[in-house]
Amino acid sequence: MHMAPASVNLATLVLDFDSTFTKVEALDVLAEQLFSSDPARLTDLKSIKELTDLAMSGEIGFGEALQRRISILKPSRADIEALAEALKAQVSASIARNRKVFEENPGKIRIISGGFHEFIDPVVAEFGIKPEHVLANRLIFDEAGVATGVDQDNPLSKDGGKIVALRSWADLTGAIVMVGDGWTDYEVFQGGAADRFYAFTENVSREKVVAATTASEATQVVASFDEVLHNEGYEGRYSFPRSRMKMLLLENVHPVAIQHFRDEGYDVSTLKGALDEEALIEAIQGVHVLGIRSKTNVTRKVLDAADKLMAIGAFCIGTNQIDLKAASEKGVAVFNAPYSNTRSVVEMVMGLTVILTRNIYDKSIQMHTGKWDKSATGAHEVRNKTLGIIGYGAIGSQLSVLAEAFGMRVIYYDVAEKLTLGNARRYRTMDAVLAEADVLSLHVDGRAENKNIFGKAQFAKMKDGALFINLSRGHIVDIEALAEAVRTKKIYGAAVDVFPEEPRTNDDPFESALMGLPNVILTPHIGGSTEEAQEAIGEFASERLLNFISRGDTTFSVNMPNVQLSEVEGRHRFLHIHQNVPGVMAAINNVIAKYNLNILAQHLKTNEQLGYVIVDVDRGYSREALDELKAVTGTLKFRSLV
Ligand SMILES: NC(=O)C1=CN([C@@H]2O[C@H](COP(=O)(O)OP(=O)(O)OC[C@H]3O[C@@H](n4cnc5c(N)ncnc54)[C@H](O)[C@@H]3O)[C@@H](O)[C@H]2O)C=CC1
Ligand SMILES: O=C(O)CCC(=O)C(=O)O
Repeated sequence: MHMAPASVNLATLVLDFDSTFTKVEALDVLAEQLFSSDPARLTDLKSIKELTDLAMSGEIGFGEALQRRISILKPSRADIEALAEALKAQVSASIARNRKVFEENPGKIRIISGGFHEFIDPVVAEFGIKPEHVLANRLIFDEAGVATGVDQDNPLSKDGGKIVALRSWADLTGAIVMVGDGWTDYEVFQGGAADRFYAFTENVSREKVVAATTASEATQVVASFDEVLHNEGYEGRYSFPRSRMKMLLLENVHPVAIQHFRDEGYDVSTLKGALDEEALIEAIQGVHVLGIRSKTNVTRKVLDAADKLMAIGAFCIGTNQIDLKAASEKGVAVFNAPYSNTRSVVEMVMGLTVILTRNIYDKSIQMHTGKWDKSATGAHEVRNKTLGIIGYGAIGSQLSVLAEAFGMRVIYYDVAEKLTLGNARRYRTMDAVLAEADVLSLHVDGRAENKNIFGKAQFAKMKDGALFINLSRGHIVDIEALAEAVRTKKIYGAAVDVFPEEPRTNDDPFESALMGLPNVILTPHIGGSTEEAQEAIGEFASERLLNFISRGDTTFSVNMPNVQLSEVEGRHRFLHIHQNVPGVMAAINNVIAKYNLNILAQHLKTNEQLGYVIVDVDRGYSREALDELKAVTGTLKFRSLV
């Protein structure tokens, strides 16, 4: 689509008021104010809304609808004042966040409305719009100060009025751009009074208007005012409109995250299940942020196909499903939620430990078939038993604390140096732990080197009749070897939550060699699946992603150098992600010096693969400077934030 290039000669933006400048239809709000607490007037309330809708979608004449609504409403001057106050709190989100643009461009953004000066003027005055830059109707009041009608001499009181009224502004130079949600706004463009038209759908999307809009080259549907400013070359709140940034969230990510992204104006789409490689390659086109959980594999091929991808959010702990090396090579930042479901996993392991030690699962199955088998044989307390933990990270160490509270003795093995909690004991080899553990629980991460670290040889080294628990990753354990160990009674019971092959959605089938074995509890990867954990993950991961997108903050990123950044206020910020090779920083600084950019703050942080430079500059810079920064050898991603 064409739209105007950035230029010194900015177009005049003419905004509709109801459902565009404000989120609401003013006369509907007035009707609520006057009638909603009076049961006798509820029909009138409904009539007002119906008349508004019919007029806005072009079903009945605008003039007729206006006159009819005023004769039902009959507001007093005080009612109108109260309405104006209410409307001040209902300014559309994307208009409100671009207040500065109004202040910086006096007279360039104006209002045209079939509503009334009496309540529009005070609302838009807060954005520096003068009454002479508002074209609207005027109410006629009787002696008692009650509005009885509409000034019929005003063209806006009649059908097609906006076209006539707009021509009364003799001081306009350059292009005229109409922005609005309603049919009368589209008519301004259709009638030739505006050069371009934006159908504004942030608050309401009207079918007839959207359909007409998509039919012309000079018109466009926009979900926010940011898009209008961006297209028309105005310097808005965002260097790239948020409503054009696509977020794709898979695997039933918690609604709280979806809500946060939508509240910030991003274009969010969701899918319940995971996608296979081929489907993901297709779905990821045009996506800026991808949200997944444990079942979506983000392979190098997927990353190669991702044309716009800036960040991936793993709404879980594990990130082994993402090719982190490939993501880094492309400058794609990856985030996870490292602690939000830790406790849920640990509580489940404790529960499973008790259930397995008492053989409760099999007893329950028997009861469901009518078999009463009251006996203590093979049932034990967990107190004084030894819990062996392999992988003493966030989950393993938290488990160690809870297990000790149950009276268990804890021993562990970890490849890395760890802070030992309570009375737990660190062992130098996994074999040493296997030799003593009554219950063995795996909590290593899913790195590729951990594939099948637990197999026939390891089961052979365990105590006879020990219990085995895996809530880490499926590929860590050789499932056939575990099944055999259970069958031979080497292992007295097992709880397995994760599998080498897991169904992508709840509708796909599950199969495993462990099915039907005694005292074996199988669960569908639900270690972290509590409402508390999912909500906490949604909160945490969405915040990390939003902070990265809006300000470049990489705190807690699993592949980017971690840099904590404040909001971008009153300055521009350049974010430059590059290969960690010599000379990049010098090249960046050469460009900065060449264009005489005034640096307010600068950070550089590197890791093995990547360098991340953040430069805050004051307002003035040219497009050429940005192009040269982008062209620095080794650049993986570059973007500027307002
Ligand atoms: N079942 C479920 O729903 C859930 C499963 N998980 C899985 O649990 C894993 C562990 O989570 P956290 O404790 O938060 O991770 P973490 O990264 O804090 O801890 C993992 C620990 O394992 C150690 N480790 C890695 N390989 C090892 C090996 N071969 N031998 C001994 N130690 C080794 C690491 O040094 C680290 O201390 C996650 O990576 C994830 O795969 C996490 C949450 C929910
Ligand atoms: O619940 C999920 O989607 C995955 C949980 C998990 O395995 C993790 O957090 O690593």
